[in-house]
Amino acid sequence: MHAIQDHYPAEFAHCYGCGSANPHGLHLKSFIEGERTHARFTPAAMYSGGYPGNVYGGLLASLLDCHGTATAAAFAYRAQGRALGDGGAPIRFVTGSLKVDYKRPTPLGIELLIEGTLRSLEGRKAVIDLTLSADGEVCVTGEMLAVQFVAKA
Ligand SMILES: CCCCCCCCCCCC(=O)SCCNC(=O)CCNC(=O)[C@H](O)C(C)(C)COP(=O)(O)OP(=O)(O)OC[C@H]1O[C@@H](n2cnc3c(N)ncnc32)[C@H](O)[C@@H]1OP(=O)(O)O
Repeated sequence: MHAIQDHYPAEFAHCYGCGSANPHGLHLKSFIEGERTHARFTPAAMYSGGYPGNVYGGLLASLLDCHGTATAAAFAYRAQGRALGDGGAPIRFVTGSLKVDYKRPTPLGIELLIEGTLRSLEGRKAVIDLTLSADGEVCVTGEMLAVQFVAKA
């Protein structure tokens, strides 16, 4: 199964968080299933936060960042009745704003589940609700305004 990011054009595949062409990146892969999107990521020990055994908050924000824009793109394709990677003009979103709430420490060394749902899609703006869970417990929530990218002439 192809991830949403697998359909990004090659020239935009350099994102640190999810670009397949960035050898130093996180290579996050997001999938759409029904009314939600999901991605999984297991942070290595190098992503330690300020106290032992927990994940660095900046990494967690990065995971929400990339998963949120992928979620926005996937739902925008759906709203237009299009399939991801259909060969037409790509629909891509960038982050306009991202609010992150850290609800509890996120443990290192286990697989994290990042999920997204579409709250609204109006014009170029998509509002995405995000959660990041470890072992079934929500550790982080996020709210993103993603803005559809339009190439300037
Ligand atoms: C091909 C790429 C592939 C991209 C491939 C995807 C790679 C994965 C991306 C990973 C996620 C990232 O890290 S993305 C990187 C981090 N983000 C960025 O660098 C984005 C930097 N900002 C920008 O480029 C710009 O500000 C934009 C594109 C967000 C918006 O600029 P614009 O295109 O001139 O549009 P603008 O008229 O200003 O805004 C459109 C509408 O959104 C609203 N809006 C804009 N920003 C905000 C905001 N922060 N908070 C509230 N509302 C906002 C405006 O009020 C307006 O509403 P209304 O008047 O219409 O109601």
